[in-house]
Amino acid sequence: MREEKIYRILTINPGSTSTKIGVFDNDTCILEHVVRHQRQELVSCPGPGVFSQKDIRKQLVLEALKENHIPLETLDAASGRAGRLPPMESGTYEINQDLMDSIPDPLPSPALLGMVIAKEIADEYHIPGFIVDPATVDELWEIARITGFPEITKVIHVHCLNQKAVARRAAAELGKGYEDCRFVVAHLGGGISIGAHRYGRIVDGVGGSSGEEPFSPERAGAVPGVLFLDFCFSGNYTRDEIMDRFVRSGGMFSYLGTSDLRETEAMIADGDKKAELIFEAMTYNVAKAIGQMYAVLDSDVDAVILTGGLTYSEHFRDKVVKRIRNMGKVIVYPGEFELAALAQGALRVLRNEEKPKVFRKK
Ligand SMILES: Nc1ncnc2c1ncn2[C@@H]1O[C@H](COP(=O)(O)OP(=O)(O)O)[C@@H](O)[C@H]1O
Ligand SMILES: CCCC(=O)OP(=O)(O)O
Repeated sequence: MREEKIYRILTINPGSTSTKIGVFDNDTCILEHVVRHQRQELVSCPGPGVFSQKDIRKQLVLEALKENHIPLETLDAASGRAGRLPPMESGTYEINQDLMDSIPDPLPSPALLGMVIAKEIADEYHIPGFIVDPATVDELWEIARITGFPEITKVIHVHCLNQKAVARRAAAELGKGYEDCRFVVAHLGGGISIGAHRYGRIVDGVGGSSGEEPFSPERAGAVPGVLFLDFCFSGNYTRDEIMDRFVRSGGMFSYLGTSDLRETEAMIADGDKKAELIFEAMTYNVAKAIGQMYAVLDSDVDAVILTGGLTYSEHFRDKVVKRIRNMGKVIVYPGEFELAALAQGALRVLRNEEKPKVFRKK
């Protein structure tokens, strides 16, 4: 019998409040390491944008490998999360120069640093670097692109990697294929996104600091447009300052001074009424956005799936579930499955089960 080749894959997932690092031998996770950042540590990196957080986060990746006695020379590939790129198809992409040249400047949110760190390590150790299902996987149907402002066409920006990973998992648990299911998926983390998954495609969605989504632990999300116009033109704020509210200093943080839901829960336990209101408002807005995507799917879904770090909180998920309970089955997967999904996407390519997609800049 021929022995199965073991591929060792490094996975890197920079989130808004955390850096998550994984190492997989084929499907088996041999290291999972989560760093929850002190907000001050990240905010002190020079802006505008978050590109300057790259070195801190890369150092954490290298230290995690060293502390766990995993030599970089043993890696067969590096797979990093990708955020705000141009629209593209779902799949695994080998990181090429066209992808690197598409990094926005300033870089608004940290997800893309996964790609950058993976590329640097891949180049140094002469191994392939991959991204899988970036946040801008575009499967929107035409009707979703129309905004009412002909000059502004909607683009998608959701936690596609985790949303598709949990949707596939839920489909398997329901004994069906992802391509046969209709799901609303709510990724509820430091950033929030809600997607309408229709037979294997995310046909509509709000999220990921696009300014359409419910406010999150540190992102402003949807604000009334006309009132916002006055805010923008007040002369009191620069564009970068306003953008910052959408990506790292808005939402729950701007009301309570913390983006850590556990701290908010502690404030509520101490009788803080403002914290209670903001917590309630966050769950209310999440439920409202789930309702939008439920309507997108003709009020006919196999399940509503809740996932992300916020769903570790029983109090948080109970409040959301209470409002959506008549929509049918609700499945909760606390945390996220991004590291495993990054590894599996790379593994399919390394095993020649799938050809890597090639991104070309237009
Ligand atoms: N056990 C927990 N209970 C309550 N909230 C939690 C728990 N673990 C994480 N969180 C909250 O989840 C949010 C981060 O979610 P996560 O999905 O890790 O986001 P990101 O990847 O953007 O950093 C933070 O507000 C954090 O406080
Ligand atoms: C929507 C995906 C990009 C993003 O904003 O991710 P985080 O919320 O993890 O920062």
